[in-house]
Amino acid sequence: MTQPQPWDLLVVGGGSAGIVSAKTAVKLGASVLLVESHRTGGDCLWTGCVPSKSLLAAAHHVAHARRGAEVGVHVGDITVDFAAVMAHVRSAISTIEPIDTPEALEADGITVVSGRAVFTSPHTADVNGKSVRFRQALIATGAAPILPPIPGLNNALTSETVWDLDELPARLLVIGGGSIGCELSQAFARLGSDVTLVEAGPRVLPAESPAASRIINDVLEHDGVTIHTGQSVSHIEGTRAVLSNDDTVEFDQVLVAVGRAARTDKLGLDAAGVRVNDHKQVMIDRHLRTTNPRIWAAGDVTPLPQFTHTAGTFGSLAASNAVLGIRRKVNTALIPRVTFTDPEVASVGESTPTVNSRLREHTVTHDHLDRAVTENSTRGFSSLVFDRKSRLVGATVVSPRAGETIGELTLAMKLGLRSRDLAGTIHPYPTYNDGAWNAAIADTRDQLASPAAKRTFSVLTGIRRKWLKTKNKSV
Ligand SMILES: Cc1cc2nc3c(=O)[nH]c(=O)nc-3n(C[C@H](O)[C@H](O)[C@H](O)COP(=O)(O)OP(=O)(O)OC[C@H]3O[C@@H](n4cnc5c(N)ncnc54)[C@H](O)[C@@H]3O)c2cc1C
Ligand SMILES: NC(=O)c1ccc[n+]([C@@H]2O[C@H](COP(=O)([O-])OP(=O)(O)OC[C@H]3O[C@@H](n4cnc5c(N)ncnc54)[C@H](O)[C@@H]3O)[C@@H](O)[C@H]2O)c1
Repeated sequence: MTQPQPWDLLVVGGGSAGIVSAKTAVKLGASVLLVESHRTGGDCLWTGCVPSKSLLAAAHHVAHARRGAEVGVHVGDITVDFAAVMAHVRSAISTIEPIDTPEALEADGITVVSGRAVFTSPHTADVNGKSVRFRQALIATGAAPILPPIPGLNNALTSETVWDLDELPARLLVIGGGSIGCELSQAFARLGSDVTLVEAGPRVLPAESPAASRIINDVLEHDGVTIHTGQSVSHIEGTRAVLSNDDTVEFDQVLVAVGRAARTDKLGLDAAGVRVNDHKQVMIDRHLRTTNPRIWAAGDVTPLPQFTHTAGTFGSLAASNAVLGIRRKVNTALIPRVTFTDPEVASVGESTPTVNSRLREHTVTHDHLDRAVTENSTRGFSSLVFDRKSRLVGATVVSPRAGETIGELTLAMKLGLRSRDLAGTIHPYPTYNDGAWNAAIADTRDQLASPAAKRTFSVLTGIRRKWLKTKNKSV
């Protein structure tokens, strides 16, 4: 860590944002010190995306085995070996981990130090009792689960501790019906827990369109989850939760998933001249610069959407702005998101337009989407939103693997493609992507049926008719 010159970039936090930013900066020729207080890889690898998707994969196997009977395949009794499921979760983590180890990062030219970084001035930080000078720094300390102040809430599981379970809870109470609440409710219900989900908002997945929420609500109930929306837990007495409408829920374990708060405490941000907002998130401008012009921030510690792909992409953007002195801006209109329930809910940009909006929406429900019919998975839809110039400005897809479809639609938005560009692109048959393709075709047909287009076609047809008549006479 000894360095006569200040570090070109000090990266605080070795999760998705910190690792990608350090890799970008070092490739640009900067000297980079990355300080991580716990373990490199961050939440995504250890307690977030990787374990949750691995648990869901096991849970979806159970559901598919059960549903086999619908297509004539009868599977006998299904038993879940929860210890083996958790071994699969740990095995996925250890397979992915090697790319994020300190050794792998050092091999890339990054200096990695294990310890807590605390800013001591606008251009220095304390790391393990040593003062570190930096020309630029990047804050990437992530976020931690919020514990709501519910009287009697003790020993609650969170997304940080649920992975330590070695026994499947018989009765699981999940507080919060956002991405974590829905994904883990479905996973535990399918694995055999009796799950009750309490969501304070009027519907589960409140950030998604009402149609998407409705499907996920129904699917979760079909999986056996009891859902209370518009309710919160007012207090807990032992293993009994009392809801705001006085209903009671008996449970063995409670999992809290009501959002995640930025890790900005005890980071010396005042000394560094870095301001935080009312939610204690690091305030940033469109270039990801904080209120200290030599300090940048990316990932869950900022007010931007909390995803691994945003942490990585914006970490890289912030690092290149810091190291090269360029002014790349974040584009928040182009952030796709996926909730990995079965079916998946994937969306980007604008959702359902309001009545007076200048946007229009085309929705194809999957009850007649051939791939969905062949797989008996018709509960879903593809919905595209277009502006007045027919450019794609938003999409929501609910289907198996909807997350794969949303990448294409995000690229189409980024390139400013119109419905006819999408409609005119041959898509392989039969795929779930046909849903979005058919929505674009429907929009293009509507445009062709407009009075102006009809007039143009009628003129062209008339000219063609006359030309053919003349040609036939001359033959
Ligand atoms: C259950 C769950 C499922 C998720 N699923 C998905 C998903 O499917 N797709 C998706 O895109 N996102 C998902 N997310 C979100 C995703 O995990 C986060 O958005 C992402 O990990 C944020 O990365 P980060 O680098 O900002 O923070 P983190 O990964 O949290 O990294 C921050 C690091 O900083 C370290 N640190 C903190 N303070 C200090 C300090 N003072 N000094 C040094 N180091 C410090 C921490 O130890 C940590 O390693 C999920 C999250 C959860 C909880
Ligand atoms: N698939 C993914 O990409 C994925 C998966 C999991 C998590 N994440 C990220 O992690 C973040 C945090 O996830 P999360 O699910 O904890 O947060 P969230 O913000 O997505 O959802 C929290 C939910 O809890 C509800 N809520 C808040 N207080 C409540 C209370 N007292 N009682 C009952 N309900 C309450 C909210 O209305 C909201 O619906 C997400 O915003 C997302 O960015 C992403």
